Amino acid sequence: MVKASPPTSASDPDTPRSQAGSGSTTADPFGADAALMHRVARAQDDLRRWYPVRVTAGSAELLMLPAGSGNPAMLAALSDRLGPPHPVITRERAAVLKVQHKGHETVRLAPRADRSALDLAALADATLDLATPLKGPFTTEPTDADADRAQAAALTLLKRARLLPAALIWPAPDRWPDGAAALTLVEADAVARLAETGPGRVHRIAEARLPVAHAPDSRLIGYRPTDGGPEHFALVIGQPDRAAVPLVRLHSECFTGDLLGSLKCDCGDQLRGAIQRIGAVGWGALLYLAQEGRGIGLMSKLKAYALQDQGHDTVDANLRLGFGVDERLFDPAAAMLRDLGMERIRLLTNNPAKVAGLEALGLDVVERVPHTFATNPHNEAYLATKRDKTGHYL
Ligand SMILES: Nc1nc2c(ncn2[C@@H]2O[C@H](COP(=O)(O)OP(=O)(O)OP(=O)(O)O)[C@@H](O)[C@H]2O)c(=O)[nH]1
Ligand SMILES: [Zn+2]
Repeated sequence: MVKASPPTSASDPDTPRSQAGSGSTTADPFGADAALMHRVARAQDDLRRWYPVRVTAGSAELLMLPAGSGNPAMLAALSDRLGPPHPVITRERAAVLKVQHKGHETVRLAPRADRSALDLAALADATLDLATPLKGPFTTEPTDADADRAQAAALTLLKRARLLPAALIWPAPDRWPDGAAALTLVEADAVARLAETGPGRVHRIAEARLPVAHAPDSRLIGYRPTDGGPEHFALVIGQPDRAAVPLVRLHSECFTGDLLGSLKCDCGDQLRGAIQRIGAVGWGALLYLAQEGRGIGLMSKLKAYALQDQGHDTVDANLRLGFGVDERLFDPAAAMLRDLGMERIRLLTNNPAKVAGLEALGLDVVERVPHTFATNPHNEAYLATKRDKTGHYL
């Protein structure tokens, strides 16, 4: 059986078996820092239910709702009391809407009383672009540094909650509506700090032997990020071999390809192919990372697929929705590899960004091992886009 690095904490079954990543203990578990983080997590949960939250940064304060049509009664109530909302979008979405802006991370549009709820939803959701021709021209509103930080935090919260990165905000209302005092209030700095350091701190929670096809001598190890984010798994294959550098695959979850057998991508082949190859060499790991849709989440990936049905490629579809081309972080993978004692690896990938991302976090990728499979008529364009736009070796 594979022996990974020994647990660093007590063997009480309810406690995490080990921690990986830096600074995973806080001086005071009930201190101010913990309370700030708790509010960020609560805010994400509120936003997923289309419930408003408040964000502060220095002298700026805003009330926000996710853009979209999930809670029309709340949008109407807030608009009644505070006037029409100011939409805040990413600079990627601003480029699609042809909004002139100063290159800030977020762009705030001026409120307009004649925008319907559907118009507001269409500002965020590119799948509505054809059905709802966008009613520009759009006027931007100037923002100071504090407002920029608050807006950036608002969109970071939405991305962390796996929602589209567009918000309807009401900046610093003179009179908060009744009930606003009870809303979750988060500080922009806490959001930024959690987004930066949270995903790279993981606890090893559970592990067991898991014989799989082509690699019967395997163990599945489960990790939970300390920020409460989605859980990642490592399938450790074979026996540690001091003479060999482990063969590793970082696989980002793909529900459509891994489970449904979608022909639009190469994920299913890559997943099973990686297990087979690592099994054949006898020592390595497959990390199964909860980073669906290159980190935008399955719902947004489905929207990206709808845009691809309209003729956009995989890169443009992400940008049209307001996301970056690739929203994944390599921090959880690096923390898991460290925990597994795999700091020098051979990496199965065609993606130069994966090699660079792991090396930037201090891992030693001694070799990139190509990982290509036969194409089919449905994924040829997708793979060509990876080669031409994201620099994949294909
Ligand atoms: N947003 C988006 N994600 C996609 C699309 N097609 C596949 N994905 C996701 O892309 C990820 C696949 O990543 P990987 O298999 O790691 O591929 P890669 O980054 O190209 O790198 P290698 O396969 O290692 O060369 C999975 O999370 C898929 O869900 C798409 O059209 N849009
Ligand atoms: Zn896929």
